[in-house]
Amino acid sequence: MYDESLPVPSPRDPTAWGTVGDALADAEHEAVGLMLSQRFGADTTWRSSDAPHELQAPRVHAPDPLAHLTSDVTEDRLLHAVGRSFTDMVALRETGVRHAPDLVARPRTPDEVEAVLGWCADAGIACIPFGGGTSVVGGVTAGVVDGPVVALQTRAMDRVLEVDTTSRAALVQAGATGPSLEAQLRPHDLTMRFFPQSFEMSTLGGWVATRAGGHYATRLTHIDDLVESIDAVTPNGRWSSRRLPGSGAGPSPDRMLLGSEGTLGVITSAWVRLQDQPVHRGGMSVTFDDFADALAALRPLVQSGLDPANCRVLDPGEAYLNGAGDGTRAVMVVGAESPAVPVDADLSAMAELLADHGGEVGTVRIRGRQLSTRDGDAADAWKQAFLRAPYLRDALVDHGMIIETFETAATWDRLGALVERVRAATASAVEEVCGQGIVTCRITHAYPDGAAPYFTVIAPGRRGARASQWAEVKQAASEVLLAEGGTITHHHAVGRDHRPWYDRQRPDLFATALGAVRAVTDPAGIMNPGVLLG
Ligand SMILES: Cc1cc2nc3c(=O)[nH]c(=O)nc-3n(C[C@H](O)[C@H](O)[C@H](O)COP(=O)(O)OP(=O)(O)OC[C@H]3O[C@@H](n4cnc5c(N)ncnc54)[C@H](O)[C@@H]3O)c2cc1C
Repeated sequence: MYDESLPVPSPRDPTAWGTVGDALADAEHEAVGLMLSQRFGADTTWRSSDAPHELQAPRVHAPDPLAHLTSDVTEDRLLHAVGRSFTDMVALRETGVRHAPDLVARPRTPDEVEAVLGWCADAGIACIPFGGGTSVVGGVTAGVVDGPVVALQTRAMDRVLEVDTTSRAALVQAGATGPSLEAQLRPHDLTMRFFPQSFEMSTLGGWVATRAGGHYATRLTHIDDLVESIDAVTPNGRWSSRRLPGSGAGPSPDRMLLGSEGTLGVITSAWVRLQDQPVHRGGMSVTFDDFADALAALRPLVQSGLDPANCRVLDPGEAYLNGAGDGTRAVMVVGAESPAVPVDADLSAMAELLADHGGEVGTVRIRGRQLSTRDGDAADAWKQAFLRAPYLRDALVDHGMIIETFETAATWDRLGALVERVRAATASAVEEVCGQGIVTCRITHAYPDGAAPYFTVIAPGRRGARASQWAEVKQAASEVLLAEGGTITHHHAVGRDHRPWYDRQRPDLFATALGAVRAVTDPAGIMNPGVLLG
């Protein structure tokens, strides 16, 4: 687990999640295997962590002036070959990786970024901007690109360059990971308060490029809300916007880069909005007979103006998997926090509202003080499980499981039907493709006009066939999700994996306009080919 005293997590296993020391211990690993074989009655004891990687030899060499910024070391290239989707993990830990970037470039300044992009454009080499490499949608996959590839790794630019305590904003370089940037803000008693589950490894540039969503389910959920201005280097020059708290001056240059997924240029830094560290905190867990009841209570809560700081709803299966329930009831985890005023009254009002809508209110905690008690503390259990989940996922991959998530968002009028139809279609595909498995759902983000359901699939896979098995399940789920009026992604981005559905979701004229912008910023078409466009 992330240690706050570490500025940058290290060392990293190129084929696993996070830091080596935080991987599951052997005994935990065995216990997971036993639990899986009991649950699924399948042979889940085989280990898959000795994948035969045979990387193609580098096809290009950097010119002398850039040689000191580039690496063709095999482990380095492997670390930059794929992201961290389930399919990537299977390649890294079972079937092996064949195609990696020919070179990894580590520019330290915008000038050096410009030099790398200039060389790539002149030589016709594709460039994939690479932050933490935690993409779960094929956003950094080198093997699908024709011809030579340079992965442009941004982690050498990881400083908080300036803090404006008056406006409460900071200029942060794109390669700063979550722990690194929060550690640099802490002396100022300020926080960005943006905690995606991949916080430990992902970077500010990656968050901006993918329009990432944080752990907080309400208020400022997306990185979009936290960006004041952006600096980027494109193959055709610099793109720097003006720092403003808001502006009505035409279409926003920042909005164009938010979600650009490395296709327009390399984001090198951004001014981001900060907040005071919260002093007053509280939380509670509330249980409901079933998920539909919990959703019916969530809507009035987020439309009430009570403004919870967090609010996640777990279906019974999800609650059980995360140690927040016994698998018979749905659980809502609600948080309140403020840097200035006590949250007791707000929490009490929220508890009353949820009880009026059929919720059974459990433990209510105010800054560690317990106001009322019931068995256990689902909120704490859920948070711990949330942070530990990526490490656990590696163990499930090793034990031969298919383990993957997908997410969407929809307005309240269609949300209930969407959840049930997507769940049913996914469960039926899982049964057909894998014979058995479980499909769970939680609500990760909630808005006055809708919410974001997030599905998890766990099923025993067939040795050597898990990637194609998952592709079949994902295809079935995505078709229903789009037909039911959802988005193909609420915060995981488009990458290469979501292209078939993204292309149908966006207006055709918008796709043409985006292509025209790209033709200006990147005339040679070298930036992350196959993502969003082309
Ligand atoms: C276990 C796990 C948990 C996750 N949890 C969340 C979550 O809670 N919320 C969420 O939103 N996502 C989550 N993700 C997905 C992923 O972490 C996000 O998409 C994240 O924003 C990617 O950041 P990164 O630095 O790792 O970017 P990368 O994976 O390196 O790159 C992602 C995309 O952005 C581009 N890019 C990266 N840096 C730059 C740059 N400086 N300039 C231009 N383009 C750039 C890349 O080319 C690529 O297209 C999770 C992933 C995993 C594996």
